[in-house]
Amino acid sequence: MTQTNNNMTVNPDLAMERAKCNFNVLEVTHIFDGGERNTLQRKKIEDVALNSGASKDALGEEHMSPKEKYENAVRKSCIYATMMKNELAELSGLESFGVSSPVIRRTADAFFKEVSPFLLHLGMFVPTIMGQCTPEQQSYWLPRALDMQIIGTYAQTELGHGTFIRGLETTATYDPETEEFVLHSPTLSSYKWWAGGLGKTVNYCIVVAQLYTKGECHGTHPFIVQIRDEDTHVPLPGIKVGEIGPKMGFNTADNGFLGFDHYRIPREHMLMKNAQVLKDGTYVKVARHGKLTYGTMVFVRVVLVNEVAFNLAKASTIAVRYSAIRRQSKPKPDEVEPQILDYVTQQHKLFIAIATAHALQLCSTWLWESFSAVLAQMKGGNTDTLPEFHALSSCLKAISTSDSAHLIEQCRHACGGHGYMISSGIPNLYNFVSATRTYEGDYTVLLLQTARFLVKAYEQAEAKKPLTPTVSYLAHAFSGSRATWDNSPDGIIRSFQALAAGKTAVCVTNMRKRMRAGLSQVDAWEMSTIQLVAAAEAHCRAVIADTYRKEIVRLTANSSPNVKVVMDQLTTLYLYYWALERTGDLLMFTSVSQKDLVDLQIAYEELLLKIRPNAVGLVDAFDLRDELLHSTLGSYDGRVYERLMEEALKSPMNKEPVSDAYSKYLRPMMKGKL
Ligand SMILES: CCCCC/C=C\C/C=C\C/C=C\CC/C=C/C(=O)SCCNC(=O)CCNC(=O)[C@H](O)C(C)(C)COP(=O)(O)OP(=O)(O)OC[C@H]1O[C@@H](n2cnc3c(N)ncnc32)[C@H](O)[C@@H]1OP(=O)(O)O
Ligand SMILES: Cc1cc2nc3c(=O)[nH]c(=O)nc-3n(C[C@H](O)[C@H](O)[C@H](O)COP(=O)(O)OP(=O)(O)OC[C@H]3O[C@@H](n4cnc5c(N)ncnc54)[C@H](O)[C@@H]3O)c2cc1C
Repeated sequence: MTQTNNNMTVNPDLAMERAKCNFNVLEVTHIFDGGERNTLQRKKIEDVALNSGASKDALGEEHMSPKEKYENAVRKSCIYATMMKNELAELSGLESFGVSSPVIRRTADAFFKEVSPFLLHLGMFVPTIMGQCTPEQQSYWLPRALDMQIIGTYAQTELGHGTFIRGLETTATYDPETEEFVLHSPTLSSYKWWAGGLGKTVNYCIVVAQLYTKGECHGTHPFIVQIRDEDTHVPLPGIKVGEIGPKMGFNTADNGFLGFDHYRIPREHMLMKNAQVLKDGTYVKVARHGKLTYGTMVFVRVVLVNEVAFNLAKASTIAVRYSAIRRQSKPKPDEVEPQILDYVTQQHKLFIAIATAHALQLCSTWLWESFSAVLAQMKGGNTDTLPEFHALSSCLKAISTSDSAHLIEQCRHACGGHGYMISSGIPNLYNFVSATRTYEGDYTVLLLQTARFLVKAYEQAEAKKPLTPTVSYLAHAFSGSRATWDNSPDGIIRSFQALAAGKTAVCVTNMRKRMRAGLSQVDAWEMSTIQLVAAAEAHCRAVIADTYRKEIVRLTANSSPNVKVVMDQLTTLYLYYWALERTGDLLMFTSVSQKDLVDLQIAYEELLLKIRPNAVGLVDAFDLRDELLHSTLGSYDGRVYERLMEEALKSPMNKEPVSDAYSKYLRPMMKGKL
């Protein structure tokens, strides 16, 4: 039975959940958005972009052929890009439309069940022009790129190398006679591979290549390269370009390959903010830090933390709303079947997903602010804070993407069989987010970057030298005693820091032992990498826990009492959950006892029950319009079974009463005539 609410027919279980929520949902929405003003602005943007219905497809994307899907995605990308240039530019209050605005990015998701072929244009091509060009280069390229007169991508990865950038093989050799660079792909493994939009959409790209001048190699540098005619879109002579084929997700992103046959570009097309090649071929290094050409990757790593928090919010909204309307089993024979949300194991699967979406959202804002501060310092020529920021953004990217992918899959498990339907929305979310764990720096590789920093910081702490803020806790690593366990939020955070410090100490000790036993530094490091990854993970969890807790305390200082309570419950749940996931480590590095852990488990289970009545309110507070969710299971009205049937009836397989396969194959086989 359904009931009507604000002109909408709402499933009665969902209506009941909303009636029993005891906090002001809008207040939490404001916290999640970063303030009431941001919520209002977001809603305005969503209204303009989505109310016209331009984001809708006549036929579901999932029923289209790959070619139709791609063309449809280009069609909608063009509609959305035009909206961004016109209506949305002013509303979003951005100087340059779209770039780095999470709201614009989120709203775009209503248009695409997978991704836009323009994602790399806005996500990496434009940011590279902004971050790697001289002012003169910027004034030429940026207006054309922002106005979408040219469309670009970021082609760094090759068939043979993605992680090891220094191992890239594409060459850019300077010819002073003509003042040009000659781009060349000397081997099959040097072909560019993966760049989004490269297959069919873009006419320009940033190419990362080994720079040679005066017979010397100066390492990888970025170049802006035209690959297709600006009018006909035909690939230019010397360019071999195409699409790489079907993938687990990203199937509307036309990821491509690209090879060069002695292809010439003007000298000015090298992006020269950090290094220059003069007309006579002299190489001049401008930047004070050798890794500034990796800047666009750092930017995207920062953006991704926000991106995956948003996608996890979507998955948890779908799974919690569905769990409120779904009834299953009869533990008490005289009572009706309970909502599956009443099962404690279901709460254990889902509430951590909500809490993690909050934790990552708040960390992403904090990370973005730290990034802005680092950029401001670098503008003044000071790169001192870059190593710490690289370590921080690397581990946050790794852990946020990995945790989100895992929890989105857990949300699918929580939805049983129906979660496996494409129309539930969860498979597309998983396929998108699981890729984020790999691209822009693989999980293990980035955690090992953070571990390098941790080991150095540990050695500084050992030598009683000053430490940077995110690793200041390492100063307590030398007290000689195990950290005292205490189950208050601050106590648990201190324990997480003790775990990170303890694991780093174990790594350093083992590496030193191995080196004393005759291993080289490189081999001793390699043998310790399982533990180094674990140390970096522990460090990141301590950072997330500390930031989440501090930010919630700060942001709820003036909130109503019930909002304070529910936000406190969620942060505590996050801390208990991770403490219980790491009991072995806690026993190794803190004074926690078996009894303490048994008590903590009970406290965790009681906390789940306290959060239970507010679960639907908490996901409603993410304020995700149905157009963004693309889900039969997660829509606001909870008409799950009706929507599942409506979607099934749209399947082209249901257009004819008898499939052609019957007369072609089934009948002959069944009649023994095959
Ligand atoms: C509408 C608006 C839209 C907005 C956008 C919205 C959303 C965005 C969402 C999605 C984006 C869209 C799609 C993205 C699709 C994917 C794109 C890509 O994947 S692009 C390719 C990305 N590739 C990588 O990330 C490669 C990973 N590899 C590396 O980063 C490096 O090779 C690696 C592993 C760091 C090693 O580099 P290497 O040069 O070999 O260095 P070393 O290991 O020797 O280290 C030397 C020292 O340098 C330090 N270092 C390394 N990197 C950095 C850095 N980035 N910054 C500062 N410092 C760095 C390193 O720590 C060493 O320091 P010490 O010697 O220890 O002091
Ligand atoms: C959907 C998608 C979109 C992409 N878009 C783009 C794009 O637009 N532009 C672009 O340039 N690239 C793009 N990429 C490529 C992406 O950046 C790389 O795939 C990624 O950086 C990983 O590199 P790899 O593929 O070389 O993996 P590999 O480095 O080969 O990794 C394979 C395995 O080896 C391990 N490994 C590698 N090195 C080490 C090490 N030093 N220590 C320990 N373990 C190691 C990794 O942990 C991993 O388990 C995209 C990739 C995907 C999946």
